[in-house]
Amino acid sequence: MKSPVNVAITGAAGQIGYALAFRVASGQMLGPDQPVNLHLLEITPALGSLQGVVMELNDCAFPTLNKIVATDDAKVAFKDCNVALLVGARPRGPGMERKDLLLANAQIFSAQGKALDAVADRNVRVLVVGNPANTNSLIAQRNAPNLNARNFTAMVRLDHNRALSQLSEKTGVHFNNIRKAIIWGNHSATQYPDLHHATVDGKPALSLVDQKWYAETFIPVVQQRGAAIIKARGASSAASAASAAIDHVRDWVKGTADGDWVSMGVPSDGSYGIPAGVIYGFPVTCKNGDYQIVQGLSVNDFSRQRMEATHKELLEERDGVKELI
Ligand SMILES: NC(=O)c1ccc[n+]([C@@H]2O[C@H](COP(=O)([O-])OP(=O)(O)OC[C@H]3O[C@@H](n4cnc5c(N)ncnc54)[C@H](O)[C@@H]3O)[C@@H](O)[C@H]2O)c1
Ligand SMILES: O=C(O)C[C@H](O)C(=O)O
Repeated sequence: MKSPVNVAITGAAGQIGYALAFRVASGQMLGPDQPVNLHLLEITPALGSLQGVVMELNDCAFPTLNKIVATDDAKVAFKDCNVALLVGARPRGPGMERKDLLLANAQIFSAQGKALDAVADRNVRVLVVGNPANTNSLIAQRNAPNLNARNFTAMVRLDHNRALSQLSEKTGVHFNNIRKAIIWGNHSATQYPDLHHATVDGKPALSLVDQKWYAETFIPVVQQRGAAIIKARGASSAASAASAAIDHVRDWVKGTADGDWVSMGVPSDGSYGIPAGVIYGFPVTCKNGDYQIVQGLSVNDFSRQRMEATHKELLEERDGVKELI
């Protein structure tokens, strides 16, 4: 039997947390042969509700769930954690942009970066889901100077999956046969969903759809999907966000499929002219528990303009939280 992996989930009694905890506990993230200890963090007033989540988790009798720690103390939740899923933060409501959450949520990520730095496993893999995810990830990273900076990532996988879903609907081809979509940049309305390298049943995606649909329907629909869900549900996406978080960490730890890549928000190494350090959505492949940014892709003027626009927004967000990083 493998020894358990410690997985911390913040905001565990919230919408996403409630979907995520059960999927992690049941082995859908790290595999059916990998026991997990769940470390669940909530704010003090939500501890009662968190206790209900713990009761339900126990009642599932998952073979892969070894132990649960439920706490309102970040240093207890992050103690020796190997994977940290930073979900706990305020979601936006109708009419807000994700960056409107910046000041409301930034303090959470500076405090949690410090707590991770103090007590987490030195190779902890961090996924920030709480919005604005890229900038919150940067804040956590900058507050954790003793951890591996590469391991601070942000979630653009939901956008990636949304791109697959839109292209599948348009072409009538199942997502399983669509490869190499890319989400560049910020998890926001400036993200750039790029189909120039994508294939559908082995054919170039852009040879199957017209440019007008790509530029005027596909791109804005993917960029605005979060707002469309808030409008339809009256609450921000939760099960699909939890599912994307599972996909992100599973692929990072267990590897991406041959001949494909996924999109992850990761610290730039200067690839594609994006200055080093910015946490930016890139196409990546994963192997042996590590990720690599896919190199050598051609970038035309259409793409370059959009990649720069989303980078510019990230710089503006960073300027807004200067004192925390
Ligand atoms: N990156 C993405 O693709 C993506 C997708 C969907 C939602 N989100 C974001 O995820 C975040 C959570 O969304 P939700 O719908 O689960 O919200 P929610 O309000 O249902 O749950 C958030 C939970 O976090 C808890 N919380 C607040 N501050 C905390 C702290 N300091 N420590 C621990 N827990 C804390 C709250 O008590 C609450 O239970 C939001 O910021 C939302 O915008 C991101
Ligand atoms: O859009 C939001 O505010 C929630 C989330 O980031 C999403 O993309 O669904």
